Parts: sequence; C-alpha cells; structure tokens
Amino acid sequence: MGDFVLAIDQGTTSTRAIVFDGDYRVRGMGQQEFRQHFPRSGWVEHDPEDIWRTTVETLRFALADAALAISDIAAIGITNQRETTLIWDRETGRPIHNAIVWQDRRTADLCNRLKAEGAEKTVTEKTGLLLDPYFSGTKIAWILDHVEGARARAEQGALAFGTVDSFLLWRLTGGAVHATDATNASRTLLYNIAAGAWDDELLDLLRVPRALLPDVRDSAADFGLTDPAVVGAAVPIAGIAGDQHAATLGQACFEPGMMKSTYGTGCFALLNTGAEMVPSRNRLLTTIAYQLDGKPTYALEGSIFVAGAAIQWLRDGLHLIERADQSGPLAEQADPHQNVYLVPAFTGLGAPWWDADARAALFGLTRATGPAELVRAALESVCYQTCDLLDAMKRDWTGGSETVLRVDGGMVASDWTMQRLADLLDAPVDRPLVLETTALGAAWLAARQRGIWPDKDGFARDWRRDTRFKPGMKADERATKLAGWHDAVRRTLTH
Ligand SMILES: Nc1ncnc2c1ncn2[C@@H]1O[C@H](COP(=O)(O)OP(=O)(O)O)[C@@H](O)[C@H]1O
Ligand SMILES: O=P(O)(O)OC[C@H](O)CO
Repeated sequence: MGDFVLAIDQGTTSTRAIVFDGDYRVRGMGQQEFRQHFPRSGWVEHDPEDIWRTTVETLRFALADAALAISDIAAIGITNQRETTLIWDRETGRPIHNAIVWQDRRTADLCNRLKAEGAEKTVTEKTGLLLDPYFSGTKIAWILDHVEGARARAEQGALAFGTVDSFLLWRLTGGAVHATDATNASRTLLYNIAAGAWDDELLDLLRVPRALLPDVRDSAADFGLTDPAVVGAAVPIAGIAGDQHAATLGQACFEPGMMKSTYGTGCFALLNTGAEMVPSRNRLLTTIAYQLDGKPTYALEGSIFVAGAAIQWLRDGLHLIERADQSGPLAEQADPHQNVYLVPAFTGLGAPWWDADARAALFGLTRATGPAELVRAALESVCYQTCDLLDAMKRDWTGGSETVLRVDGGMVASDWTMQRLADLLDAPVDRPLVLETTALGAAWLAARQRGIWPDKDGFARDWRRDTRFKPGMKADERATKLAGWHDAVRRTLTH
C-alpha cells in the first residue's frame, strides 16, 4: 500500500472521487452527474442505484486518472450530501424507496403539525435543529408510512436507515457495517447532540423504531474494510463526515471563532464554537462540526438554499449568460447608480429567515435595467445572504475574534463576487489553494485515523491561502446597499 488517500464526495448533483497524495495534492479525479427526480412539486428524489453506480465508477475513474490501483490506496474517507434519507432491506441491501433528498418539502405538513403541538422547543434543545422538512427524521417517518409493510418490518429489525454515507458504507463493506458519524447523525432530528446518542423521546415523537438506526462513531474512526468483491481490495474506510463538516475540516477551521462558507448550489456557513454548544437566538442551527477522539466540536451553521443556483438560473432560465464564469465580468459593467436587488427565494428562504412560502423577487428595475444589472443583483444576493448569516452568528456567539471568512465551492472562482463579498462583509475573505476542501477534509479524517497525515496542528499549518480579498467599500455605501437589501427581503417574506 502507498500513502495515497481516496475521498468519495457524494454530492446533490454529482458524485466525485479524488485521490490525494502525501502532500495533499490531487493526483486523480473522477466526477459524474446523475439524474434528479421531481415526482411532484416540491419533491426531490435520487435513485439509490445512481448514487451507488456513480460512486463505484468515479472511484475507478479517479484511480485510472492517478494511474494507481486500489491496492495503492491506504485509506478511504467518505463525505456526502447531508440529510438525504435512505431505507434499505438488511437482507438484500435493496432500498425500499428512492432516496428523499434534503431539498424535498413533502413533510412540511407533518412539521407544521408537530410545531402546532409545541414540539419544536424540545427538538431544538436536543438536536440544535428546527422542525423543518430539510432534516431526515420526518422523511424517515414518511417512508415508513407510505411503503406498504415498511413500519412492521422496521420494527422487526429487517430494515436499515441511513444518510448517504451509511448507505455507501453498507454497500462498500458488502453489508458488514451499518454505521454513520456524529456529524451526519446530528442532521437527522433524532440525535441528541449534547448527550451524543439517539434520543428515545425524539424517536417516539417521529415514530421511528430504534432498530432502524446505524451505530454512531467519531468522524475519524474504523468504519471497516471495503469488500474485495466490490472494489477489488480490502481498504480501510477510516473517515466519514457530512460535506459541510468535511469542508470545515478541509479549511482547517479547528479553532473557535474560525469559519468557512461553501458556495455551491446553495451556501453553507459554519462557525466553529469549540466544545461549547451554542444555542441560536437568531434561527441558525447548532450542529456538530466534527467529532474526534470521542469529543464533539460544535458549530453554528447558516444554510442558504440558493447561491450558485441563482447563476444557473441566469444561464438556463434567463439565458443572460452562456457560462457561469461570464457572470463576474458582466456584473463589473453594471451601472453603479442602479439599485437592483434579487431576493433568490426560488424555493423559499433558509437561514436566518426560514420562510418556506416566500418566492423570489426583483426590486428596483427601471427602463435602463439590462443583463449586467440583473447579473450583478444575482451575484450580490449571495453576498448579502452571507452578510445576514454572519450578522446572526455574531449576535449568537460572543466568543470574539476578528472575522475572516474562508471560502470554497464552485462560485469562489469568481473574483468579482469574492471582492464584493469582502466589501459587503467589511471583512477579509480567504480563498485557499486547494479548492477541493470537502474531499480534502474527508481524506484528512481517514489519513489522520490511519496515522498517515499530521494531526490538527500540522494540517492547519499546511493550509495554504491562494488569495485574500480585502474589504474596500466605504461605510456609507455599504450601509445604503445593505439597507436596500433588507428592505427587499422584508417585502418578500410571507410572515
Ligand atoms: N466563475 C463562476 N462565477 C459564478 N458562479 C460560478 C462560477 N463557476 C461556478 N459557479 C457556480 O458554482 C456552482 C457549482 O459549484 P459546485 O461547488 O460544483 O456545486 P455543487 O457541489 O453544489 O454541485 C454552480 O451553481 C455554478 O453556477
Ligand atoms: O451536495 P451539496 O454540496 O449541494 O451540499 C448539500 C448539503 O449537505 C445539504 O445540507
């Protein structure tokens, strides 16, 4: 075995596998998009076999790209789209329903009913989350209630629940291991993040039988060996974390006060709050950033559903651009005297507003408004939403320290957007050299567990910045722009 580490990054729209060498360099990569299923308005599903097929294929592509064999891989780390829910038959390994994706809103009524019964306080105190369809718990209940015979079979122990990490682990180990890590467990609505255990009161509330649940381990742990019949060799799987948590690790945000924000389809900002579990008074989430050596490190999280998706809308919906990378140069040409705002509530608004019924709106249009102003409004909407998250974080967490935001994800390729982000935040924005931070975080967990890569301090020292975007906007201009944004949001909210 060499000291190469393989990370599987199973995301919402594509699956990636990346081979890293001992210097954290990407030596090979495979990526495949897969089909999104929208059976009804507000429903989003994935075929579990697509998730599995693209995982195995991208793993092979990454090895071929690196000119390596599976036996050269010392450890595997898994990172995944979070909350997406699968239930499968323990005997056959076959899922009993399509995966219900995190974006799916079908359990909104159940969440509203539970809220009306006053359940949200207990749920938030124990899980750090909100009663929103985003999380796994109500999706599990939905499958058990809608697939014939599922509830009885779940109670008999014949079925297994897992987020995507668990499902992949089960398949990669040939059905030998049913486990997850604390970060993924912390997104289910069933896991008590203070006690570090599945919670009977929550299981009763959501009517989920305990026999369904995986074993919860540290993020860096022994998760078993791959089945040679599946991937060609027995390789240790030694790290698992939800993708936003893995990005926090890949960005080496180990100290309280450090934060990262990932700009893909959506945007997810995590602020490390250390051993302290900080409850949010501003509708952020409290979550487990990562768990090492039996000790959870907590984070405050702000989740925004639309970031890069707004750029996709400019491209595919409005045809204002042909490629995402044309957006920054076009925004640069926008008329500075026009105050056009886009509130991108295409699927409602996430943190800190949590308004599922709000829909997107444009404000400030005049006859002079053209593509450049609309594109600028879309890019700026991502920055404004980040400002709202960071503002909520500052009010929730008084741990002090100067704000520096480490950024990653597809959108950070846009220099214009990153500069505007620094200007509107009035804080430096750091873009790292290795942009594959999510995969790097998963690889680090596995490599640390196997003693191949350095522990936290050494890894943090090795983190390299590519560019620092320094704030340069005048205070009164920033205040005026932010006031215009908040006015636009107020006019968009439904409650
Ligand atoms: N140069 C760019 N400027 C603005 N947006 C970009 C640019 N490059 C990519 N994007 C956006 O980034 C997103 C892709 O990021 P990625 O991290 O691959 O997303 P995900 O993992 O959620 O699929 C797309 O929504 C795309 O519109
Ligand atoms: O797969 P991504 O990158 O869109 O991330 C999805 C998040 O984990 C959902 O909570």
